[in-house]
Amino acid sequence: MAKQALTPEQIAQYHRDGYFIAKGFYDQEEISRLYQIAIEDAAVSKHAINVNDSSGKRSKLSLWYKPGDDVYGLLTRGETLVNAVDQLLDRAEDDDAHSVCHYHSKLMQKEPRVGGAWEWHQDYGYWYKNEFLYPDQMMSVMVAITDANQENGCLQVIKGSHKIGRVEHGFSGEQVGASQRYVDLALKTMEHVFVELEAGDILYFHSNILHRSEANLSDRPRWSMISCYNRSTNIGYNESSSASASITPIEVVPDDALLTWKTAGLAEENADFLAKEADVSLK
Ligand SMILES: O=C(O)CCC(=O)C(=O)O
Ligand SMILES: [Fe+2]
Repeated sequence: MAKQALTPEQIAQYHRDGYFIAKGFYDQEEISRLYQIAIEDAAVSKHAINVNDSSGKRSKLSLWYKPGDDVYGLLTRGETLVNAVDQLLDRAEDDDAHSVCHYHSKLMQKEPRVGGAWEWHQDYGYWYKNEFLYPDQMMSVMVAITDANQENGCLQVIKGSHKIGRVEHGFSGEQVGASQRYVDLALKTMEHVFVELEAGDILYFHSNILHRSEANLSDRPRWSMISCYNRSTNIGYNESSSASASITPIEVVPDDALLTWKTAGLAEENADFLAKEADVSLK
């Protein structure tokens, strides 16, 4: 079935709440193709980085900058998705071009009983350190590869918290988290929402929304992919590895490329992975 473009209500919801869910954006066939390739992807497992939470549980994530003709790249570059992002991101006054770029994507692997928690943070809390100046020109899209619910550590958000603007971030164990004081203040008036997703659903979220997740205490994996987008007008002055990718407009592919093009996992030489020794918490 053809993918649905955004409705005016969804756009309004994004600006009001800082996020919204598009149910069933990918069908069963698309998600199984993605999952199958992901679990067998040697480059993904080779470049997986362990991220410990404060209780010693660990999640694995693989992060890369260049979206290619691999299965993830075909998804990230899909026409309906990129058009949706284009409608959501703020646009500079003199930007009249196709300016949606891919900053990076990550495959989050929260294994049963092992996968750890993430502290409250804003993604822009990190990206600010990379010296991107415009948070409204940055956002993320989370694709549920497996169901994500309270049992297996789904994402949680503070609804509307993107309107606070950037909050100070500091180290909290091995992770970088938002100031607890501001999280507590936000929670006085804003709703704490558990974003439960079924495989194939996607979550669009603003770079300044406060979010976290719990450990996966269940016996089911929680796998998701998060693609982060930027505009070519928003330069990360302190961003070296992705300097070109994050300001190079995406080469869009038709939606059906995900199923009809010959594809595979990530190509070691093209993807430009975040190195294990680099500080993942700053990404
Ligand atoms: O997958 C999660 O639970 C959260 C990950 C996240 O927010 C991030 O990597 O920035
Ligand atoms: Fe995040």
